[in-house]
Amino acid sequence: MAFTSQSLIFRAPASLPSGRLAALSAGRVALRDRGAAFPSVAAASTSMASSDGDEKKETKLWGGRFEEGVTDAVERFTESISYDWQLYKYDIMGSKAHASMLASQGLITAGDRDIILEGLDQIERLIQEGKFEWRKDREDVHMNIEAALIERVGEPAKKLHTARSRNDQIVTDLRLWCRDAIDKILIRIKQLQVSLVMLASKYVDLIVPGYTHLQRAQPVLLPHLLLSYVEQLERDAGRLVNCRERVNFCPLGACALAGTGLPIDRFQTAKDLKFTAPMKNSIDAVSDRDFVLEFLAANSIAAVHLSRIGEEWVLWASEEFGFLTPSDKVSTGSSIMPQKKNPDPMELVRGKSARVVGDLMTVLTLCKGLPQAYNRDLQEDKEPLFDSVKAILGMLEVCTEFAQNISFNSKRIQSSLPAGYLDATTLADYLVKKGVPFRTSHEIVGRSVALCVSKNCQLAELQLDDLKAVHPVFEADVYEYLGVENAVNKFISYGSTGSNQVKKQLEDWRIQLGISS
Ligand SMILES: N/C(=N\CCC[C@H](N)C(=O)O)N[C@@H](CC(=O)O)C(=O)O
Repeated sequence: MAFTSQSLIFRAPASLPSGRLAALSAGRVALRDRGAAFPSVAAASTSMASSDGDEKKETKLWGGRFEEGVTDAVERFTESISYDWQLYKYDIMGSKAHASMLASQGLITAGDRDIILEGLDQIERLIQEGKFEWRKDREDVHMNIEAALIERVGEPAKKLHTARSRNDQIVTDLRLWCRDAIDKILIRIKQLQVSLVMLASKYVDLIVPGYTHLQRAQPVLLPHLLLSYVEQLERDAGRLVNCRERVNFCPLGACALAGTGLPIDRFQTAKDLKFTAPMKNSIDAVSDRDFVLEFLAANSIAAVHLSRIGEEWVLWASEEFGFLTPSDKVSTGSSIMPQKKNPDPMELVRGKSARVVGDLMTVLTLCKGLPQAYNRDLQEDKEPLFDSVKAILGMLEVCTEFAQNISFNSKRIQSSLPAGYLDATTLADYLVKKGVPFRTSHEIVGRSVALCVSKNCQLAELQLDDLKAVHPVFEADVYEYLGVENAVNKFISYGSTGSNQVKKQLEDWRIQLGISS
């Protein structure tokens, strides 16, 4: 965010034909900053030129009872425009729905409504073109837009805040913002799922060591491992979909906290803004940020999942594992060690998960001591929310690109498979099939492994006589269970790493995600 100390963009017109559409085309916009990337925010001490040329502080929209203006420090400390300008689209959307409802209810005229709607459209265009100057002395996105509207169209704009407070306005903006943010995240989750399924499809038969405690445990098919990420992402998406359902209720019309004595139609605004329904309790509507918490919690769980993928892939890309190679497109180098190729994107996925979890902690802590109803503390919900969404979108995007730009080193993986007695549990199952109780078979296989350790060989390399010396139950068919290929082929349970199971699940995911064969 670039902050500039600039004089006013909107100058008070000498004679504003208030309430006239003609005022809309007056073009009273002086351009000082055309920076496209970041909107400029005028300094808190911005003053307004009066018609006779004297400089005096602009009266706040809430300034009627005040004799003095706030100090510069208070102005700087309390403003939120430096970040909540990002809500402008939703603020304008809400204002348009509100103005239309006020007109349908006869609280403003159709003419006033049209002037307000046209003025809001113009302001939105100015913002999109980077020509709108955000002013810190106007505190937040709501006051900036309302004050600018009053300057542009005069009296009709002064009616817009009828039966509305910033308390219901901010939370309406926020719910609309969250709804869109969730939709964007859902798209990115699906893109990552598709990339993982495509990656899995390239390695249908590749066996990799499965780990528990980061020690070699049992052999698994690589697609089985990759599909485990896909499943986790599906639940992440499900949590967001559920959260979206609860986000999608409309607080507008709750006003400050108590509703209004004016005959508004909250069902109309809710419908107009594509909410499921208006929120039932006006105090609840402006007080709670549980929808933000739920969203941040869902993001945090997704971020932890992504972090774990990041950790696994960073490990696997190491010389010690050597199981995967990221392409140059997703790797970075060292300023001092010429040989280095670092998997930085995935390290940063792991790293950024910390801020996503931190964002949740911030808002949880923010909310825990608040009495009903609105408290200004709640202004502090926005930065963590924006931060969390930005981080998770970036993490998903980079994981997707990583998945599209890595290759698994089949030869290296295969040559490593004999280590770690990955087939030991399959051998125990063999004995169970021979009628040996599992605890006993565990003991027998344990002794067989000990024999291998003493002979420095694999289970499959033991002679039948050696095995029979451990326990006479072993027969020649034992070799159908030994070795990682045999071991993997023996898995048959639903959801297991058995080839048939994995192939079926891979196919199911391809269909579910719309990936053509
Ligand atoms: N100051 C205030 N709400 C500001 C809400 C917007 C704020 N920038 C935020 O992000 O929470 N509440 C007033 C009502 C109002 O300004 O509409 C009150 O309850 O006294």
